[in-house]
Amino acid sequence: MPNTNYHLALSGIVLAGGLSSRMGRDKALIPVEGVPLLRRVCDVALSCIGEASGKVSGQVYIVTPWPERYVDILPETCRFVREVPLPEESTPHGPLVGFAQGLAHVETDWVLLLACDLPQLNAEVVQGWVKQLQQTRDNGIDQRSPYGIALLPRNPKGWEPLCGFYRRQCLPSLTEFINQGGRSFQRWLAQHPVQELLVSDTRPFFNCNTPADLEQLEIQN
Ligand SMILES: Nc1nc2c(ncn2[C@@H]2O[C@H](COP(=O)(O)OP(=O)(O)OP(=O)(O)O)[C@@H](O)[C@H]2O)c(=O)[nH]1
Ligand SMILES: [Mg+2]
Repeated sequence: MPNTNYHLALSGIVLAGGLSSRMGRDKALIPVEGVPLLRRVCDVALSCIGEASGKVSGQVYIVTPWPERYVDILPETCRFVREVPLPEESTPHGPLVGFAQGLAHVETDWVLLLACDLPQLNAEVVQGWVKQLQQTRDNGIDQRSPYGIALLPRNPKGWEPLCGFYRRQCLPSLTEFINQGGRSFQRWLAQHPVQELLVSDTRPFFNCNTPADLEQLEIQN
């Protein structure tokens, strides 16, 4: 019988180090229904991870070169990872490097990676994904494919890299890819087996990149 009762060790990483150049102002701070986007995403992560979630233990990390911008809008339970430039480069260096710098702090086997610009993400949906991760592991699929590096939703163009689960074990491969100059999630993921996270609704992946996206959101709400 699969054991569905044992503890899941899961951390969260929220990326908030982009330039928001298409939006023209820091997306992380834009209020949606009165709450800054970054805070909304962190609250979703915290609802699945740590004390509030019961059986799932771990930390939620915010990866950004500028923690001081966000310290006042986030709960104290979140931990900041201050991103540093790679040698001979400056920040922002893109989400793949931000993820690698965050992952270096993670102590759990699995991590939930989220972008900060996901206004439609909600706790119920992500808690369902965490259950799927738990079932994958409890059914032994986890052990049978020990080199599967991630459990991610698919979209018509590839994987949804900023909205799913990764194994901490993927850090050496990620570091090597980055050291060779790689900066694309899709290219890195294409080199490894990835399991599909099954989703019934694609709305949670709607990411708010432009003022027009924001307007569309306001019309919907
Ligand atoms: N920590 C970190 N996060 C990043 C970096 N680049 C992008 N991100 C985050 O990755 C997510 C998706 O990025 P985009 O939607 O392209 O956001 P962006 O780079 O701020 O926006 P544009 O400048 O318009 O491309 C967002 O949560 C960004 O904050 C980076 O260099 N470091
Ligand atoms: Mg985006």
